Amino acid sequence: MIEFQHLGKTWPDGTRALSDVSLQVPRGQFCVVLGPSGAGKSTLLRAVNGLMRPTEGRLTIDGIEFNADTERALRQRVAMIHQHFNLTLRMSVAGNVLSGLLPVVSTGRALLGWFTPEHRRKACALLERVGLDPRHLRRRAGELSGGQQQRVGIARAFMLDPEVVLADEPVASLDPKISRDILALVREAARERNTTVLCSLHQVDLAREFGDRIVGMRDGRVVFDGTPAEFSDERVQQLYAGAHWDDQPADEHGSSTVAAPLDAQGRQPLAA
Ligand SMILES: Nc1ncnc2c1ncn2[C@@H]1O[C@H](COP(=O)(O)OP(=O)(O)OP(=O)(O)O)[C@@H](O)[C@H]1O
Repeated sequence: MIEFQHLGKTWPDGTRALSDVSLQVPRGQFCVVLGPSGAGKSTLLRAVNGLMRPTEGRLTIDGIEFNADTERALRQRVAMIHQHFNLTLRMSVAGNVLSGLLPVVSTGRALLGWFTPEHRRKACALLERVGLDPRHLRRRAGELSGGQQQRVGIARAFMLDPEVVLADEPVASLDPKISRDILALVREAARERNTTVLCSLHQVDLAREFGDRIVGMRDGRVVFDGTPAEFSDERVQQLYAGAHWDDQPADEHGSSTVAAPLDAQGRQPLAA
C-alpha cells in the first residue's frame, strides 16, 4: 500500500505543485492520474521514488516512511517507465534491460557487463514477454521504433519484480494503437506480480479503459477520485474546464478527447 498523507510541494521558485494530497493506493491497483498540464501528476509520481522531496506531509510504502534512512531500500521496490523511454540509445537492447538491475548491482559491474546467467535469462524472458523478438537483443536501442523502445522500457522496469511501477505518461509519444498495446503490457506484467501501477496519462479514453481507479488532479489538488464508471463526461469536463486549449489532451487527429463544454442549460453540444 502506498499512502500519501497531506503531501505538499512548493518548488524553490515558489511554484506550488502539490497541496494537501492524501491518497491510499492498495497493492496491485492500476491507478491512473489524470489532469491538465501542470496539475502536479509527475510531481506526485516522483514522490514515490524520491525524485521529488515533498515540503509537507508524509509518504509511506507498506507503512515505511520515505526518508533519507529508508530511501535506498524503498527505491529498490519502485521502478519507472518514462515518457521518452530513457534508454541508453548506444547500448544494446539487452544492456538496457539489464540496467533495470542497477539499484542492486554496482555500476562498475554493470559497466563491465558482469551479470549472472540467471539475470541474462530473466532479461531475455522479459523481452519475449513484452513481444520483442530475441533477434533484437544485440541491436542498439536507438535503432528501435518508439513502440519497441517502450517495450524495452517495460522489460527494464520489471527486472527487479517491483512492488510499484511509476509510469509517467508512458504513451505520450506513441500512436493510439501502440499506446493500447503498451498499456495492456504494463497492466498484464503488473497483474502477474501484483505490482501497483501509478500511471499519469493525458488520454481520457485510455484512463477509462485501463485504470482500476482514476485520480483527477488540478492545480496540485485531487479533485476526483473514483472508478472509470464514475468518471462521467461531466466529471471529465469539470476536471479540464478552464484549462487552456494547449493544456488539453488531443487524439491522433489533433482534436480534444475531453468532453466539449456543456451549454448554458447543461446539455452536451453537438459536434464541436
Ligand atoms: N523543478 C521544478 N522547479 C519549479 N517548478 C517545477 C519543477 N518541476 C515542476 N514544476 C512545476 O510544478 C507544477 C506541476 O508540474 P508537473 O510536472 O508535476 O505537472 P504535470 O501534471 O505532470 O504536467 P504535464 O502533464 O505537463 O507533464 C507545474 O507548475 C510545473 O511548472
